[in-house]
Amino acid sequence: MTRFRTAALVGNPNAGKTALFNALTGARQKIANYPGVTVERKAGRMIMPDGQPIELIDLPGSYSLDAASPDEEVTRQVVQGEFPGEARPELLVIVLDAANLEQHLVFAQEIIALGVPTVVALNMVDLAERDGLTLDPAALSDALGVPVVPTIAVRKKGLDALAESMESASQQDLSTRHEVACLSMPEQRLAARNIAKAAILSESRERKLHANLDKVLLHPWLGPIILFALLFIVFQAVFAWADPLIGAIEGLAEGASALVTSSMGESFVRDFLTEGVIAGVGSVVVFLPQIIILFAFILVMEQSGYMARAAFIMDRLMAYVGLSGRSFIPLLSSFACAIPGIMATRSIADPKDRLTTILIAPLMTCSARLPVYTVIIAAVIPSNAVGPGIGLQGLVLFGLYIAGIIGAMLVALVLRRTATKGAASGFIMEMPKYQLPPLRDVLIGLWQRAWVFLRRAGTIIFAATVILWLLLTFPKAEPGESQLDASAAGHIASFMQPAFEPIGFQREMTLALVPAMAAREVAVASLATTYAVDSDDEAETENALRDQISARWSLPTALAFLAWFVFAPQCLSTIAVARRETNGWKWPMVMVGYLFALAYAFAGLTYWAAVGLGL
Ligand SMILES: Nc1nc2c(ncn2[C@@H]2O[C@H](COP(=O)(O)OP(=O)(O)OP(=O)(O)O)[C@@H](O)[C@H]2O)c(=O)[nH]1
Ligand SMILES: [Mg+2]
Repeated sequence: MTRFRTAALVGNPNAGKTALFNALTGARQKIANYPGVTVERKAGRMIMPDGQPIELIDLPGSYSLDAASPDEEVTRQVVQGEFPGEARPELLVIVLDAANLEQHLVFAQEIIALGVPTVVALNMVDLAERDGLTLDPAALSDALGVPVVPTIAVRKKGLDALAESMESASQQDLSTRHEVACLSMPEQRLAARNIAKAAILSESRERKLHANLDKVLLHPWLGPIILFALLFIVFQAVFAWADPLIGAIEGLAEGASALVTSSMGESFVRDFLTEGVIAGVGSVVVFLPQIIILFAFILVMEQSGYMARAAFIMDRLMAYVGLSGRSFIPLLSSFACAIPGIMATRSIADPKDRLTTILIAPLMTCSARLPVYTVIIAAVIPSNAVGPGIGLQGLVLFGLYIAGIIGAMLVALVLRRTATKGAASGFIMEMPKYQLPPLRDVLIGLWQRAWVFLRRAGTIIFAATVILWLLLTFPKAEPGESQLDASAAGHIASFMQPAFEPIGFQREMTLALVPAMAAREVAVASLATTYAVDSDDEAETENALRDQISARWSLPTALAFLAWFVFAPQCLSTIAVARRETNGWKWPMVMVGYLFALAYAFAGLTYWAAVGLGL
């Protein structure tokens, strides 16, 4: 005695509606593990327990009846009987994801309030169980006022019970329904939470802990504060923890230099080893501990499941500048290096979103900038504490990273209104589970980063330093003349100097910018080599670069150099990758142009502001 001829499956995206539809009708509609698979209505024939067929309709997933997208609009029209050429379904089957009851109950309540005979399929109970969640269908049924049947669509479990329940739904007494139509959205959410609570018999401690963690970490304003605080701690640690290790490696380098000096006679080779290899390349290698500490934090955040949450938090903030959370992971990778960052933008579907992300990726402070920042900060910023456990040096480093991020956001804002104009695309992402980061994975990740860094030191940085050392060493100075003035490099620097004089740069700084195009760290190697060649006294050669800078640079000059490196596109490989990923020279040229302009402007502003303040 089937009374119904039509029924429709409704529910949130990814609840398993289509899986259930296929199981009930024998159809083969596409199912997949992400929201938004079904985008139009599909009908099939379902045989009821009494042998009579009914028409079953599979609908696109939806979050509410206030349709936001075209597929949601289809769902709204069908359940409200407004779909052209189709009668309103006589029975609604709400499909709930048992593992995400609270979210799914919001829309379910809205459907129940329509006052149409309704049955609930409590789907994916297998996943809920795996997560340590035991549910009480009877309690849920009491709370909702409609029958609830547990199902596992993909294993065809609970289908008979569901069909029975659909058949007897004709006798449903609609007056026992709880009235929710008049509730506001926050009230509906609260009701959903209470109903979900009542239906949960037991929850494993782990699942509860994870849910509570998310409540705090994804909180609208606590979330961003925690993220910010975490990053702050990271940069404090980069300075505080690495310092002793850097000191130790520096000591080794000085020892090696002294050994070479004392064991070899004065010669070209000896100078090459002390001034080029040890002073130059060595000055970069000492920053290995900092790179490792920075990446230890990043890897732990990734492995623990926190990084996806950070992307979610950032999505809201990035929407203000016309970007989505999708850009977050590429931009985050750019903190290691802009090259993998720019390649990771391939996951961004919207071409304008993607182009914007490519153009701002070099503003994320890559690890190559860390040695430059560190050596200058250590030289000119006192290692005072500005608060309990807060060092001034770490604070300045944090500030430089933030300056890059703010710069990137402002540039994105401008780009999205001009060159890459268009609407921002939405972003929905399933959160991965929390876990203790597996030590092995973290160690492998660290080893890879360390290896990349050391390989750079041994190849590109070494090569650039050797070339520079040769240019600094020849032609040889006449007696009384300084070697820097006489050398080829000195002539190049003097030629460029007028352009950089106005922003407070000294000649050796200007000179350092040239080989630093190969890799930013070379700026450090270049300064170290220049000072080593320039000092006539051997003991001075062995001085740490930090001390040399401290003695030779004024504070405004040092700050200007830092500001330059926040923005300057000093990396040929990044430019090459941008060319490959945008298929042409136009956008890389735009990128290089605006970055150099910003670098020059900010270095100048910083210099003159510092001079004006009497620093
Ligand atoms: N373990 C388990 N997986 C399920 C169950 N039901 C569905 N799935 C899986 O959940 C995912 C989503 O299923 P779909 O049927 O595409 O979900 P949908 O509700 O139609 O999603 P939209 O079409 O996007 O609204 C697929 O990977 C299914 O294999 C279930 O009961 N248990
Ligand atoms: Mg579907």
